[in-house]
Amino acid sequence: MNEEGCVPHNSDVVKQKSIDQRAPLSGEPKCVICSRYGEYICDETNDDVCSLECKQALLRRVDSARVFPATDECFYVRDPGSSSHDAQLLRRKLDIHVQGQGSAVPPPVLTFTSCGLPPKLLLNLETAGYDFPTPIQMQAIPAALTGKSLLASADTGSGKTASFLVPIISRCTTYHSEHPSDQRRNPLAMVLAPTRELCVQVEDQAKMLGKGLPFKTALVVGGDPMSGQLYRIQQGVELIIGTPGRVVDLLSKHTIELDNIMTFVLDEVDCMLQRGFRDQVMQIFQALSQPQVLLFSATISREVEKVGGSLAKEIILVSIGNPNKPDKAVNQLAIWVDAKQKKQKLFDILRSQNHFKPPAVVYVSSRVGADLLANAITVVTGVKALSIHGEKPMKERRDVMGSFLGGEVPVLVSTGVLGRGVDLLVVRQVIVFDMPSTIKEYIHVIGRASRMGEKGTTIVFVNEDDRNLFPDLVAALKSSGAAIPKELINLTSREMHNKKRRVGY
Ligand SMILES: Nc1ncnc2c1ncn2[C@@H]1O[C@H](COP(=O)(O)OP(=O)(O)OP(=O)(O)O)[C@@H](O)[C@H]1O
Repeated sequence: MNEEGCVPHNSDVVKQKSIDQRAPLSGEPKCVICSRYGEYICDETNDDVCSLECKQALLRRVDSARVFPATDECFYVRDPGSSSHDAQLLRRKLDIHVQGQGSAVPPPVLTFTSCGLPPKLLLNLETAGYDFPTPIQMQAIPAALTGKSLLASADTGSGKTASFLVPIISRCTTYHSEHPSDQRRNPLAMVLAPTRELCVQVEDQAKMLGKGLPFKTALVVGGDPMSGQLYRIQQGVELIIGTPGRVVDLLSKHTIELDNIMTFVLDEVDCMLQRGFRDQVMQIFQALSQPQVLLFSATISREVEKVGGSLAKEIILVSIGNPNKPDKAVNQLAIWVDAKQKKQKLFDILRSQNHFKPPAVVYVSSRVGADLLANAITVVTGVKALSIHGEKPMKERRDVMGSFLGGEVPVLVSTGVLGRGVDLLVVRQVIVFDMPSTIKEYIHVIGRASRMGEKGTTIVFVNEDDRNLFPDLVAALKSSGAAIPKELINLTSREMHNKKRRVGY
């Protein structure tokens, strides 16, 4: 095998371009991309290719099919229906893994129409441009429609939100058609998420998908007056979307009928079960009457599996690809920058036509730091920058997001408030100015640079202050094929060596 991963069938030098390759003779293998002589095997797929050019084309095709099945694929891959063998094949092809409840997990679906969804919901999906389900949607939607509880993980930006909203909207519609005389319209589902921005986004998507159906939503987040939120719930809503703190506050001050809640969702579940949120989440959960539990994140640990499992009697685990790894579509460039040089380095990047790819989000670790850095960027480089963090009032946070997403401001400096879940479709570049405290947060943060498998770029500043993360960071960079700064390699191996000595190897 050569460095590029092609295995020559003979000792010839690997052809670079398809055009350099000859036509196949009768009976000879053909390149699966261009049909010239398929001289080499692409070891990642076992398919014949003629050149490095076609190998790259094949890998791109395989990659995009992982995120989103190509239209033509659906003509020859049958919907598995009830055949468990076909379901296994499709799962293997799309890297879908399921665990728990054995054969009781329904097979994945290739189209939204195979899910038995209300026609209006199908129309809304079509209007939203959701022509085919993504792999997580293929498996999670049919599984959640059965009423079973799920713990699901898939890459950042791979469509997890619709994976829980579609079953919720469908089940709420069914509930209303089965209980036509129930006029009370008590909430039937609740979604909790860690930040206001994420709740706003989930609500927007819920409204879009539930349009024209008996499906209303209430947003229960801090920063907006509680009276309006309460009034809306009292008027009758199907879905409450909120941050745990404000929901607890609301429930402790007012009586809200929660007995009808059938589905309880924790988006970004690993964050929601961490200290800080966990007690509030549990308090809310205990006020419900054993609902279906849907838990979603791009990063899930054993601990989360354990705690999540304790919320439901039986839980199905669904994962796509390798959980807890950075999204492959995100190109990571790690640069070693001493703490004192970070600002200057950032200014250099923002001034460089080659390196600055606006709109860009710069992630920092402190609120004051976010304000100061945004100001410094504007003054020193002339590039307009704004900041966003948890201490700003909701109205200002909305305005800042509006200016950034509307293209008026090319740089947004953010703390973790935009680190998870938020779908920043316009963003082309993420700059990690301060490393987050865990590698999981890092995976979420860099995930903002890519949605639905679109290529995105991240620049990551690393230095000795991030020592705790070195081994995990090296693994994350390696798994994505990114270059590792030599300082990071040297210090990581020294660190590992010292650790071994400390434990007496
Ligand atoms: N089936 C689909 N077809 C086309 N676009 C889709 C589909 N499902 C979701 N999307 C779009 O893909 C983008 C990413 O989806 P979403 O925000 O749900 O990702 P996510 O997996 O929740 O990401 P994160 O882990 O970062 O929260 C959104 O813009 C969404 O509208």
